[in-house]
Formats: sequence, C-alpha cells, structure tokens
Amino acid sequence: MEAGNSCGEDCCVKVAVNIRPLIGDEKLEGCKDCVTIVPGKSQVQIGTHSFTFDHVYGSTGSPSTAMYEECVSPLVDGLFQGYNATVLAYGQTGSGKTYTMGTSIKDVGYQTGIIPRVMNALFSKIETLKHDEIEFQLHVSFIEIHKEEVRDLLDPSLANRQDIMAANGGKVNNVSSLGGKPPIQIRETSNGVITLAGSTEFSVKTLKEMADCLEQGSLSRATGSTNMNNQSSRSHAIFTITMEQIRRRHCNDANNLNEECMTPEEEYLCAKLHLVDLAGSERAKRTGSDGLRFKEGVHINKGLLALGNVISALGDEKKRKESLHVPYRDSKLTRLLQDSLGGNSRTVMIACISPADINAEETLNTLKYANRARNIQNKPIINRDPISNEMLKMRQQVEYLQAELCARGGGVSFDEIQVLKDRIAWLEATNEELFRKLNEFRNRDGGGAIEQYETNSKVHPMKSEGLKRGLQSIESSSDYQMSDSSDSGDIIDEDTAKELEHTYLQNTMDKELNELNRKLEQKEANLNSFSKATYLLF
Ligand SMILES: Nc1ncnc2c1ncn2[C@@H]1O[C@H](COP(=O)(O)OP(=O)(O)OP(=O)(O)O)[C@@H](O)[C@H]1O
Repeated sequence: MEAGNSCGEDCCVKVAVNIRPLIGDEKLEGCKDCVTIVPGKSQVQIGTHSFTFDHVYGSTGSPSTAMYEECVSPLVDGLFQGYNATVLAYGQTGSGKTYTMGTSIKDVGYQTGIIPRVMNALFSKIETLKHDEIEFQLHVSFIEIHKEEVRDLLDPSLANRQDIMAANGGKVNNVSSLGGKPPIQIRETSNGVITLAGSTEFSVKTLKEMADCLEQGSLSRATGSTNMNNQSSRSHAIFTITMEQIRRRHCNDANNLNEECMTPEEEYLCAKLHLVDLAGSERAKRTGSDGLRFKEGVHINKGLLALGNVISALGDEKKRKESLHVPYRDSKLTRLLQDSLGGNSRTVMIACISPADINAEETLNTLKYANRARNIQNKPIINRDPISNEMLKMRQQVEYLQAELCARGGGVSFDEIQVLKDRIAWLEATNEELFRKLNEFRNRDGGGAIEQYETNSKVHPMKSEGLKRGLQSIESSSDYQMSDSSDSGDIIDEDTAKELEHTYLQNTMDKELNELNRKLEQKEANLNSFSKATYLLF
C-alpha cells in the first residue's frame, strides 16, 4: 500500500479516560473511590494531581455510547475515506480494558464493547453505501503478542486449543506448549507499512462472520489468573479490520458522450483499523509471585516500557522537530504499532482506570502515561494501492495529452485540412499541365530553343547580351510589324526574323519555367504544413 493524499493537518493522538465502577472484590474489601471527575472539563483528579484529557467517561457501568460516538465513530468514518486508525486500551490489570474493547465473550462488556459496536457500525454503513457503485471487501486478523512472540489467534490449528482450555477450566497456563503455527514475523514494506508475514486473514462478508472471528480469537487468547484479576489477559491482543473499497464513477456529462465517458473511473482505497487490548500495565511483582506470571509480567512491562519510550520520543516537541530516533524496534508491540504511532494513522488511546484507593498508585501511573500520549502528532493520509495510484496518474496523463492535442490542433480544423487537400490536388493537376506544355514546346522546337537558351544564358554572356537586345526589339516589334504592314516601311530579312522568333520562344520558356518553379515551391510549402497538421491530429 502506498501513501496517498495527506489530510493536510497533523492530528494529535486523542486520549480518553474510562473509569470503571468499583467491582466485587474492591467493594468486599471496603475500598474507597479516590478518583474524581471535574464536571464539564474533561478533567480527572487523584490526590493532589489533576489531568486534562480529550474526554473522560466513568463510573456508569457499561462502556458508554458517548465514548463510542465521540472517540471511535469518527475513526470508523475515516476508514471509508481511506484513513488508517488505531484504538488502544491501556491500563493496569483489572482496570476494564478487555471489557471496554469487548474482546472477551465471557464478559458483559462483550455486548457493548468497542469492537462489537465497530462491527455493527461498519456493516450498517456498508449497507447504506452499497447502492453507490462502491464495492467493499473486509478482512480480519487477530493476533496476540505474548512473551515477545506474535501469535495468530485465528490459526485454524488452534481450534483444538479451545477444548484444552475447556478441560483446563478456561485457563491457559502455558500457551507455548499448545502448538499452532510458528511465530509470525513483523515486516516493513519499502514505503513504511507494517505487515505481518504468516498471519491468518479471513475475508468476511457478514457481521456474523466477523463476530465469529472475534469470538474464536478471544477464546484462543492467553489468559491466566493473577492476584488482581482471575481472568487476566496476559498478552497484547490486536484485532485488525482491513477494508478495501473500489469506487466507480461514470461521467454524466450529457454533452460529452464520447467513448472515454462510458468508461468508469475507478478508485481503490484500503484502510486498516487496529483495535488493541493491551496487557496490564502494573509492575510485574503486583500480579503474583508465581514464576510464570512474573516472567509474563516482565515481558509485558518490556513492551509497555518500549511503548512508553516511543510515546515520550514522539511527544517531545524538541525531539520531534530534530527528527530524533524513535525506538520502535525495542519491542514487538511498538514495531507493530509503528505506523499507528506518530505515523499515518488516526489514533485514540483509552486509558482505563480503577477508582479504588488500593489501586491509586497504578491509576496515577496510568494517568501520567496517558498524558504523555496526548503530545504525539500523527499525519493521517489516504491509503491508495500503488496500482490504483499508477492508474490515476496515467489517466491524468491521458487527460493532459488530450487537452494538449485539442489546444495545438485548435488552429487546424477538419475544414482547413480539406481545403489543403483540394489545393494539393489542384497543384498536382496544374503541375502535370505545365509539364505537358513544356514537353510540347520541346517537341515543337526539337529541344533546340531550350538548349540554345540554356547555353546562351550560361556560357556566352556576349550572345546573351545580343538576345536581350533582340528581346527589346521583339517588345517593340508588334508596333513595328503593324506599322510594317500598314506602311510597308523597313523590311526585316529572313535570318533576323528567325533569330527574333527563336529569342521570343526562349523568352516565353524562361517565363514559364520561372512560374513552374514558383508553383512547385508553393506546393512544397503547402504539403509541409499539411503533413504537420495531420501529425498533430493523429
Ligand atoms: N465498566 C465496567 N462496568 C462493570 N464491570 C466492569 C467494567 N469494566 C470492567 N469491569 C469488570 O472488571 C473486571 C476486570 O475487567 P477486565 O477483565 O476488562 O480488565 P482488564 O483491564 O482487561 O484486565 P487484564 O489486564 O488483567 O486483562 C471484570 O470482571 C469486568 O467485568
């Protein structure tokens, strides 16, 4: 996929905070609510700290419709215009990330989470646009990054894993032992697009098919019991929806019904939406002393630390201006999200927090982390496929050449070309006639007059001078002869008469030859301009 048009403005990463209500264990432990929202200000206060975000939602139960409408719906609309988008749910374990994203089918949030809402919105929008000569294709992939390995949650061979999970009480304690495909490789194309080599991508046609992918992948996800959440996601999960569009546009110009207008113009757009449910951000030791959980925690922290460093580098205006190194390669997570953070994507981070006072320290860390993300600037661009781009360029080139041809051919209309053709035909006929007359002269004179003329004019200047004089006498001869006939004055002898007649013939030939040359030159010039005109037209 190649970069297309920029939206023209840099867009900061939008950050929203979602505060879940106190839940079962917290209530049982008698936890107090330590987070307050400043009404009408999108501000959160914890202890003496105060943070302002783009949006703050909270304590009202299920992920609100307002959160979807304000934060995610614009990204879904952008997909239809070809803009990539990313939604990241960040926060400590048990803060409500999976619930908010809707990535667990066992949760109530699954019904109202962001991903189910996105899927509904996508299909209903496609339904309304279907009539407008737009063809859609949707693809889905679902991967997780677990202990710095990218795993394919839609790998058909992982279907067995659900049985193992069921036998294991729904918990997977050692994901690596469950088999499946080898880890997926993250690749970067020459134009900076990040791709996953070897991940399963399902083409989906219906909402049900897409929901099945989400369900299957959710079941395959690595979860485990932690001190803070007995159904904790131990990996970063990325559900990606890729939408391809072919838009056809027919020319409707009634005055211009030529062949080109019957050919539809096609535009190809392709955009992807990453929906990311990050693993818990808490310090590793808080999730449990058990070796496996601890190691997982270290890896999770490594990814989130790298994400934090990338966010810091991108959020620091000075560093950004100096184009300093952004450490995307420090973890699989940041590598995979490279083109979503500070890249060509529209990005929303939803910081999920628990209001319970026992989580105050982690909540403060989450708010600080999210606050840094607000400074990241992305440059969303429309993503067009390179072939489509090439076609667009070629079409523009053809249009330019057609306009150029019209402009240049503007001085030579078809009528004018016909006039030129007629003139050439006339010139050719005249030419033939002149040659015929010339030959007649030659035959009449036996070639002597012409030869004599040519010899005289080139070789014998003295004789030529004599002929000139002869010509002068011819010019006056008509008067003379007339007077001769009337007055019967001077008598011209036979030799002089012959010489005068000869000179007369030579003089006539001379004039005709000059005329012939002039016409031939003109014919040549006309032929030249005619062939130039036809070259420009065809
Ligand atoms: N807005 C909410 N309303 C009611 N219950 C919620 C809400 N958000 C989360 N919960 C409940 O809190 C518990 C923890 O939520 P969830 O599993 O989504 O947290 P998490 O941040 O994804 O945790 P982990 O990182 O360990 O996976 C769940 O039992 C969930 O049902």
